[in-house]
Amino acid sequence: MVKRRVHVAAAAIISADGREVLIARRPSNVDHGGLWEFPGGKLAPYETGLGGLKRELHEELGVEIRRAQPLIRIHHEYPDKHILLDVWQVHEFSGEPFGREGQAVRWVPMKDLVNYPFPAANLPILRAVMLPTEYLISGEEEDDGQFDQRLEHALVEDGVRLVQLRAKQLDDAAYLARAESALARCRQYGARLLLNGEPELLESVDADGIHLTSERLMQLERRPIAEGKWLAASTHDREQLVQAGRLGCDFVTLSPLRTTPSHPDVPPVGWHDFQELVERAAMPVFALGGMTRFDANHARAVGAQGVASIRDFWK
Ligand SMILES: Nc1nc2c([nH]c(=O)n2[C@@H]2O[C@H](COP(=O)(O)OP(=O)(O)OP(=O)(O)O)[C@@H](O)[C@H]2O)c(=O)[nH]1
Ligand SMILES: [Mg+2]
Repeated sequence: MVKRRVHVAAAAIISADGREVLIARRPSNVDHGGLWEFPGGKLAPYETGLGGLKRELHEELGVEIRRAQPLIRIHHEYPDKHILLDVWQVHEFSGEPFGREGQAVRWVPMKDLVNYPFPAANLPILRAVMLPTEYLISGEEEDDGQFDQRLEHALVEDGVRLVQLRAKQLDDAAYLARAESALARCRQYGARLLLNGEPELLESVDADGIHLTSERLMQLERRPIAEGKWLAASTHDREQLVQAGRLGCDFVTLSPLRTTPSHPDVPPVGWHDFQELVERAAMPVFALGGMTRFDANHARAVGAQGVASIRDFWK
């Protein structure tokens, strides 16, 4: 049987305060009936993603999109069809959304999304909705005082909300001590902290997750931490992206986008190949390697979650 290919546009509509997202319940008599979804629907052959989405949101919710940005594209195999979900984050709209087709519609705090049953294809979308566009990787060289200052600056001045503690030069005890203090500071500002290293680190410090090196990623056979924690990994090619999908990584970095002073001999991936790799990835992907926050819009336009950077957020 040749599977049908279905191209669907869907919207993660974000509340004005940025804390809630709008979801709708699919009527019981349709495909995936009774499950929750991001409003949207099938594109007509002549429609673009955003054009079709505008029509769908008008039909289903009675709202007009004012400002939207690509969030994530997911290819998923259902038993009867191959589906491409082209998901947009809608930041501004006019009209008061209501279920024009009789469907239940609800604003839900981001952290509660995991309590709603969605179709199988939606897991990466939930992750993408919950993640920011910037991922700060901490710098290495500083003493504790300098480190605190820089982290504070990134959290307060740059509004960073996702941090990876990377400090290869510290021994285990010093790393854990720094992790404790970084965690306290991140909590203070509602930011998440991932530890770069072995999954067992979470037994000592109750951080939000682990970031695996690509080498460690390739050695593991199953997801090493519970679903409640974030699992991230560094990747550089298709094989590593596939392995990250197999392990159920919640998101990854893909690098180096550009040549960087820290890795002058590693050939860059470049935007063209990056876009191709990201299109088939099963989770949100941050572009890494010579990125600044000014690259975030372009990164989003080619399918990334956003940018990861050491230097740009670490001053
Ligand atoms: N809108 C939407 N569809 C999703 C999501 N996740 C997911 O797997 N799908 C699947 O994508 C397809 C979307 O079709 P739809 O039923 O919304 O299409 P539509 O609004 O054009 O309705 P119609 O075909 O009855 O006119 C369905 O098979 C649905 O189960 C999601 O989050 N939002
Ligand atoms: Mg629909």
